[in-house]
Amino acid sequence: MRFDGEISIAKTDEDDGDCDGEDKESEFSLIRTSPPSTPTPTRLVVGYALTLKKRQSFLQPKLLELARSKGILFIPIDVKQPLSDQGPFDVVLHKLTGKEWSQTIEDYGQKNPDVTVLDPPDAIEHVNNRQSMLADVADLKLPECYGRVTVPRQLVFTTDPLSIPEEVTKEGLKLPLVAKPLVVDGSAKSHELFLAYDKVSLAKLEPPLVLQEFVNHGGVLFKVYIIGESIKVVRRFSLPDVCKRELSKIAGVFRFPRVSCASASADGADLDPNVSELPPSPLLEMLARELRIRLGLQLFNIDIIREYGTKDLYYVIDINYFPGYGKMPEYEHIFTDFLLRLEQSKYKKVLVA
Ligand SMILES: Nc1ncnc2c1ncn2[C@@H]1O[C@H](COP(=O)(O)OP(=O)(O)OP(=O)(O)O)[C@@H](O)[C@H]1O
Ligand SMILES: O=P(O)(O)O[C@H]1[C@H](OP(=O)(O)O)[C@@H](OP(=O)(O)O)[C@@H](O)[C@@H](O)[C@@H]1OP(=O)(O)O
Ligand SMILES: [Mg+2]
Ligand SMILES: [Mg+2]
Repeated sequence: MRFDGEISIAKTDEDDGDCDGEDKESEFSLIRTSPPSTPTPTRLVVGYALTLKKRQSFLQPKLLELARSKGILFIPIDVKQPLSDQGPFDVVLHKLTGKEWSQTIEDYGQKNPDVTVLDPPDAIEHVNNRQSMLADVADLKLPECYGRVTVPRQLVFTTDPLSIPEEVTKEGLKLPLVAKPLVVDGSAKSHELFLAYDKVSLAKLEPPLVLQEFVNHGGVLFKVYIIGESIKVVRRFSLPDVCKRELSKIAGVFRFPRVSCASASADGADLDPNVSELPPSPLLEMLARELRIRLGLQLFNIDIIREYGTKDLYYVIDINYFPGYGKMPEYEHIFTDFLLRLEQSKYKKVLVA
């Protein structure tokens, strides 16, 4: 794609820089944990099928050790062998791409209704498409006592890029626009985003993509991590606001880096309180609960921004399946508690039946 340059954002020392979505086998290192003095009986066996990048970021020693002390065992799934020959598992945790894997996990779930599959492949596919991912948010009718939650206006383009400028004019989409690949497939390319300042330059973009109105929000984004019924919100740095003057002076489409992905959070930064104030907890709880049910997912996060100059107008701009929990404070406790609750609810079901 021809584009007009890159928007660079200063990197801090704390950035882990590992947001490129690519596996690096050479960097693989064994995760070693020390054996506990008295072995805890196994209560739950969790089979996992994860990319190397995900294994490294998620299966940290602090998670594995805590899990083992609670009787939870993590076992790798060999994707080259039939799933039914492995285990038995109580839970299957997975984040791999491809139709073949989706089919495998779908079949396995149907044949093994007692195994909790986190999460169902069709629900994952739904949020991996940037059009369908926000449709459920747009349909929500949440009470507005704690603020309003909506999504930015967006259009989808699947074919002819030359028709984009005219279509954008016809639909009255306002500049600047964020161009995002339509499908998120875990690749670095699916996270390659552009900011477009003028309509003519939009013809340079490569469909399939969504064009989303950019919402000024003071450069801070709220990442809401969801693990079953638990939620945790962190502040992250985001793209700076675009003022009218800048918009009138600049033309072109500019690629920008994964600005909100770095583990360096904006939590400790000296920020304008109007910008940094977290959204009210009851609002986030309501939103997370509704989306968990509608999306049929237990493991995801939501990126929310608050429109600059408003007190309570929120936009959901992104939803991610099984995000980088390794960057979430206390994730090892929240995740292991979640797994044990799954086991308890299964046990209760058996008692009732
Ligand atoms: N509509 C918007 N208005 C303002 N800023 C936006 C908008 N959409 C995206 N951004 C900015 O671009 C960043 C990346 O966008 P988005 O989260 O949609 O991409 P992604 O590739 O799915 O990222 P992630 O790493 O969270 O999966 C956001 O964190 C935010 O800083
Ligand atoms: O690896 P990280 O810790 O950066 O986690 C990122 C995760 O990558 P991984 O699944 O390969 O781990 C991404 O998944 P894909 O869309 O690329 O599939 C996506 O969910 C990001 O939103 C996560 O960043 P976060 O939202 O938590 O900041
Ligand atoms: Mg995002
Ligand atoms: Mg995303």
